Order: sequence, then structure tokens, then C-alpha cells
Amino acid sequence: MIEINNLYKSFGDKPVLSGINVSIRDGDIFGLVGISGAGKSTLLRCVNGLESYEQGTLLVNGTDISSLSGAELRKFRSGIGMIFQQFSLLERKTVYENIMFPMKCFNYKKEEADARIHELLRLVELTDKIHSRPSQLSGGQKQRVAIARALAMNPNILLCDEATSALDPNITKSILGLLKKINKELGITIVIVTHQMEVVKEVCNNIAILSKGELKVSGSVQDIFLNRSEALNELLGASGIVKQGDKVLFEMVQRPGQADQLSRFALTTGIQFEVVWGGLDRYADSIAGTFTLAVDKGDFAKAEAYLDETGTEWRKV
Ligand SMILES: Nc1ncnc2c1ncn2[C@@H]1O[C@H](COP(=O)(O)OP(=O)(O)OP(=O)(O)O)[C@@H](O)[C@H]1O
Repeated sequence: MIEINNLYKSFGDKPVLSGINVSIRDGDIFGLVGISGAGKSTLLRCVNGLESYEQGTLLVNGTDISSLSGAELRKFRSGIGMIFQQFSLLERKTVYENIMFPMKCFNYKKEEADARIHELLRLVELTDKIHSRPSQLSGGQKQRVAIARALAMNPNILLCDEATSALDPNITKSILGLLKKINKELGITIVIVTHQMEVVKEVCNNIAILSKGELKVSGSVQDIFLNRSEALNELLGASGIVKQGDKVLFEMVQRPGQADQLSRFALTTGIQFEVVWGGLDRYADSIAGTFTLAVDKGDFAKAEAYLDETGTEWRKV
């Protein structure tokens, strides 16, 4: 469990995080999202003590990192793996030596480390690349090596800083598949910083949206996308949909299992409408979405009555 309470951090006199409250449960795949400069990476780096903070508390499995130093801090950090956009592999070393690196720092016995490297390479499906150097690998393969290295010390948390941002969509999918497998099979909590909404929808169960160093909203991915807060609209560039002339705009939510919602609305009310925004998305294993409809002002009372009578989830835009 990662519990962040009222966290404040500045660089010099510039506040970059303030009043941050986030709770990440064991087994979560948690997304930290927000536009560039929102403070996502800084918050992620606070979790493993790569950045310090001035106020608030940050507890990882009950331990306050700011209370640790020296060997205790090193031991604590070894329980948190991290991967990066640029992979950060040692270019002159082989795949084997790269994965060995953290174990070497902790004086693992050669046989023990050797067995662990083979086990990790099976997990990331790269056994045939054991003697390759990073320059001989594709981007996706490099990230697999980085993941294996991050897992070498058996962490219970994996931090991912824009880990798929440099990869093409198919490779991104395969890395996300690997992260899901690691989360499910090894029970590792994963925290993902990303600006890619498709990444969030594909793997995260919970997210927090940051803007200018502040937490705007947090909760389940599906709820946040279906509730369409202003913070999400801002992130998606959907703020301020233009209201035109005599039209009234409203948004209907389509939860899983409500696939006939639009056609029922059309057939029952007979109202002519335009779909001006929205669509369906896959959230892990279910499909849901929102539609923003525009109807003539004169038809809105009828539409509203239908929506309320049928218990449809909706809101005026
Ligand atoms: N070491 C540093 N020294 C001074 N300012 C910094 C430092 N690291 C980050 N910042 C500033 O802190 C703010 C938050 O940066 P951060 O990298 O956490 O944002 P981000 O949301 O991860 O953005 P991006 O998606 O562009 O990486 C930015 O204004 C950035 O310029």
C-alpha cells in the first residue's frame, strides 16, 4: 500500500506538488496522468525516495521513506523496481550483465543470481538474447530487459515512468501485456506515469489526474472516464464543446451491457439528434463510453423526461 497524504514539494521557490492525497492499494495498476509539467514524474520519484519532499507523508507499506538513510534506504529501494522511457541500460554490458547489476550491488551469490537471471529472461521471453548487448536489441526488447532488471531484487512495487512512450503501438501493447502478467502472476503493484490515454484504459484499474502540481481527481478508470470531469476533458482536449444556436447538449453514459441505449432513445422519443462528441472504449475487459448529443431546444423537455423515467445516466453539458 502506498499512502500519500498532503504532500508538498518545491524546486527552489517553485511549488511542483501541493496537497497531494493518493492511496494506491496492493495489487493495483495505478496510473498517474496529466499534461506535461503536471508533476507526475516528480511524484513517482518521491515514492522510491529519488526525490525528497518538504511537507506531508508518504508511506510505502507503512514505512516513511523520509525517515530512512544509508543501508536502510538502500534496502527499502531494492523493494521498488523502476523502468524508464529511455530504458537506461548499460550499453557496454550484455543483457545478462545488465540484469545481474542490482544483484551484484547486493552481493548475491553467483549461482543464485545466475538462476534468477534465467528465470527473469523466461518471464520476459528473451532467453535467446542473454549474451546480446542493448545496441543489438529493438526498443521493445530493451524495455523487456529493463523490466527483468527492475524485478531482479523481487520488488513488490514497480514504477514505470513513460515506459511505453518511445515504442510503437504494437510493441506498446506487448509491453502492457507483460506488465499485466507481472501484476497478476507475481502480485506486484504497478504505478504508471503516462500521457497515453490508451495505456491507461488498457491496463490501469485506478488513476489520479494531476494538473499544475495539484490532484484534480482520482478513482477507478472507468468511473473517471464515464463521469467526464473537467480535469479529464482538459486532458483530452475536449473542454468547451461549442454550444450552437438553438441546440441543447447533453451527455449519456453507456455502461457495459447497455449497447442499445442510443437506439432506444431514438425509437422511444422519436427525437432527432446529432452525436457531437464521444464514443466507446475498452476498459480492461469491458466496453463503455459516453455520447454527447445535441437536440433542438424544443425537444429537450421530452428528452429529459425520457432520460429520467428510464433511469439513464446523463448530464447537461
Ligand atoms: N530537478 C528539477 N529541478 C527543477 N525543476 C524541476 C526538476 N524536475 C522537474 N522540475 C519541474 O517540476 C515540474 C514538474 O515536472 P515533472 O517532470 O514532474 O512533470 P511531468 O508531469 O512528469 O511532465 P512530463 O510529462 O513532461 O515529464 C516541471 O515544471 C518541471 O520543470
